[in-house]
Amino acid sequence: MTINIALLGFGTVASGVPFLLKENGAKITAAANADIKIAKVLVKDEAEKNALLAEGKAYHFVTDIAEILNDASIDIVIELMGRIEPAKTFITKALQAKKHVVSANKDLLAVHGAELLAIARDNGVALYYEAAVAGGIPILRTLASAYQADKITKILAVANGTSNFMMTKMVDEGWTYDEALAEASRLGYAESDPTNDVDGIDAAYKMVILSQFAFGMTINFEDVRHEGIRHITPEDVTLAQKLGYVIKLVGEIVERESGIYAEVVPTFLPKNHQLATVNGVMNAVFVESIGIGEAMYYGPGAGQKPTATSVVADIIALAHGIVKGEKVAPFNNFARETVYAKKEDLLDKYYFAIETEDKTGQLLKLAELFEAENVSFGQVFQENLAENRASIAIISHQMDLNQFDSLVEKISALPGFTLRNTIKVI
Ligand SMILES: NC(=O)C1=CN([C@@H]2O[C@H](COP(=O)(O)OP(=O)(O)OC[C@H]3O[C@@H](n4cnc5c(N)ncnc54)[C@H](OP(=O)(O)O)[C@@H]3O)[C@@H](O)[C@H]2O)C=CC1
Ligand SMILES: N[C@@H](CC=O)C(=O)O
Ligand code: NA
Repeated sequence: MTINIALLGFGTVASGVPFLLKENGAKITAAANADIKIAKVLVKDEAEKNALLAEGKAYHFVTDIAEILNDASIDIVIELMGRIEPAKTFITKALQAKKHVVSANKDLLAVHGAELLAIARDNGVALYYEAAVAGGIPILRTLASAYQADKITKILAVANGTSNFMMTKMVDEGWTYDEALAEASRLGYAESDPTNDVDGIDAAYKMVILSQFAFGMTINFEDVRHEGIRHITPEDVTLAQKLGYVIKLVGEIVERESGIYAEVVPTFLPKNHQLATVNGVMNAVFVESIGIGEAMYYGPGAGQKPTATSVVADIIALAHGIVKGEKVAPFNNFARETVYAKKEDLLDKYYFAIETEDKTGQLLKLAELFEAENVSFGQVFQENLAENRASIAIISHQMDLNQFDSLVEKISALPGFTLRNTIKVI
């Protein structure tokens, strides 16, 4: 039997699909119990089609989605264009045409996933998206199947390859921000608009999807507190190193008694924490659960071949069901009512980087603010800067999110003090 697939878009990830089908064809055919054939490829316009044909890419390129939607021989549509529109419309129409869909589009799935999954269900087809979270790491399938008997209590994740690659190059090799971003784009890691990568938005989308698979709860994207890597300074990095930490952009999802909470923020990780060794384009998802305990899933978070491998794994899983003539199972069955945690249940330590005049009593003023919030200092460092200025770094003991927000507000409003940065400490 032959399963016909159509690719929507032929960029970095999509062009990795033919590579795997060719290089690993026999194994893929055996696994799918069918030959997988790329029947059509949607490109943007005639110019792109002609350029690809001139490069020797011998596919049936089309520029009108109707040629795919109306083609009854196509079983699976693979959306690899990115962004919300027209991807959302194309996926909707493909599902309504009773075609299964594979996508790597976390932006779309995080914001409109529930709607698309309902359309899939109503049309008796499935929507799979392993590549949408942590590129090449088979994490969604693992959470959906291997954790069925377990209860996950916390996830920590380095979930954006681009920003982790950039931080690694800047910290370890002294690259500039612009050099590191340009290389991440050249290597095919960054989104077409890399704002999402560097501002923590891409990782926040991934937290929304992870929360559905790990906790059965759909957190609204707007409820994922997120911050990127732009505000991390060389001083923060140096201080982290002196104190035995490394800084990474870390996503966290926790379930407390009151409910669930997710955020993506720059984080001080102790050097001996497993996530501290996740460098370059590597991602890792560190899972804490009542059964397995601690487990970490590590691998490339972006890049053509790793991501295409996850896409093809989804195609194989769908093909299996199609060949058997069975209804294909949904990607994830775990769903509960979403209940958000209370801020007072969210306890963390924080690093506060503050600048002020180097004179008697300044530290006392900060100590009074902390005391008023009932938060104690863990470690305090002061360095004298030029022009009689001082840089003060405080690592606090645990405080809840209300106390943290209140301290940020109060320090920012303290005359003569500048709150330069705050970073979560694990
Ligand atoms: N790159 C990676 O490592 C990873 C990517 N992903 C996701 O995979 C998806 C694809 O990413 P990637 O391959 O890197 O992106 P690319 O930008 O390399 O590829 C997308 C391609 O789709 C084309 N395209 C856009 N709109 C249309 C349209 N209407 N019709 C036909 N073609 C269109 C684009 O053309 P043009 O450039 O002219 O706009 C481009 O060639 C995204 O959702 C991304 O977030 C997920 C995990 C990892
Ligand atoms: N731009 C993303 C690609 C994978 O999701 C990243 O860098 O992680
Ligand atoms: Na994945």
